[in-house]
Amino acid sequence: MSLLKIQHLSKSFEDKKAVNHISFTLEKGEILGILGESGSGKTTLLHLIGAFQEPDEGTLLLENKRITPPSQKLIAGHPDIKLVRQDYGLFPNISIRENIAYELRYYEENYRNKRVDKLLKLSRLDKVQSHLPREVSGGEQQRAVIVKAIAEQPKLLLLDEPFSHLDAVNKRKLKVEILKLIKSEEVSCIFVTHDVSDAYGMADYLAIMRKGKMLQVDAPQKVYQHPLNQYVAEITGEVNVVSIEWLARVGLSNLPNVFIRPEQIFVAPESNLKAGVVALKFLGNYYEVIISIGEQELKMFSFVPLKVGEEIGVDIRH
Ligand SMILES: Nc1ncnc2c1ncn2[C@@H]1O[C@H](COP(=O)(O)OP(=O)(O)OP(=O)(O)O)[C@@H](O)[C@H]1O
Repeated sequence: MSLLKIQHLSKSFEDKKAVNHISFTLEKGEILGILGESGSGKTTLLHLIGAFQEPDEGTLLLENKRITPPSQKLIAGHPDIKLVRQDYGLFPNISIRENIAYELRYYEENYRNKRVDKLLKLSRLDKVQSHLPREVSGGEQQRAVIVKAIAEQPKLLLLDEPFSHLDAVNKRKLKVEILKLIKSEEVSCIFVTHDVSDAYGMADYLAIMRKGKMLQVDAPQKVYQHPLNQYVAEITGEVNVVSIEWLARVGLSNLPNVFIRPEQIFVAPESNLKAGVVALKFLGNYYEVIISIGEQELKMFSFVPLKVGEEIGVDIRH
């Protein structure tokens, strides 16, 4: 039995389809990352799943039971689904510990204290538990927000842009921490982002959304290596888009598609495929190199500097 089953879900605002006939399933313990540019319908989709917005059509099942839409109950939301919104914050005048304990206020004190201790330890917030939110780092605040959301052991956690206000270093750390938390608490999770690097290393499955539609859902590696179309290829990473005719002309018809990632191209002095070095950019631990093969320019990466103007042999791996 799937944890979440969504079928033909749609939602329009006036004449605009924010979510357009979306269907997918999520199994227990899985993490789904939804990637899409601003306005693609990601937040609307999360709000529909969490029963905060009313779908126009479609079915939403959590463990085979219908998720009741907000129009049919007093309070919007679902007891087993927690949504962490982009602006979801902490109470500013109580400690991190009290913020987490608040979520468990209706539980017996002994259980509450034990659970808060466990969560603080799991999230490595135990050292700052007596601090006010403004006295801890942005990463710690965000961790506390997520701990609050999983305190009551929801079946499904929905995160709206969980990393958007963190720098690259803190983002990397937070991803590891969240992953640990989610996996050890066995909660399933759907998070949305407009930055593919947020999804890699975190999502078991990656869904690409555009104009309300889900274009492709698969393991991140599969989406990256076999993008359905140019849009998916470009939003999931750097890519050279060539034509089938060009592939045939240079003897590369064996490649699976017309999307060539820069790291597929490598220097091979013995190769018959010759390229001219057009430009070189130093990017820290590697160089970004523009080469031309005939009239086709391609981007590749190199760990050693190449000379602009030199001719090199190259090969392209599958
Ligand atoms: N309450 C609303 N009323 C009218 N239009 C809305 C409403 N909510 C969303 N929309 C529209 O629906 C479309 C999808 O919006 P949504 O916020 O779901 O996209 P998103 O992918 O989450 O964008 P972002 O990354 O900027 O948050 C947008 O065109 C938006 O303007």
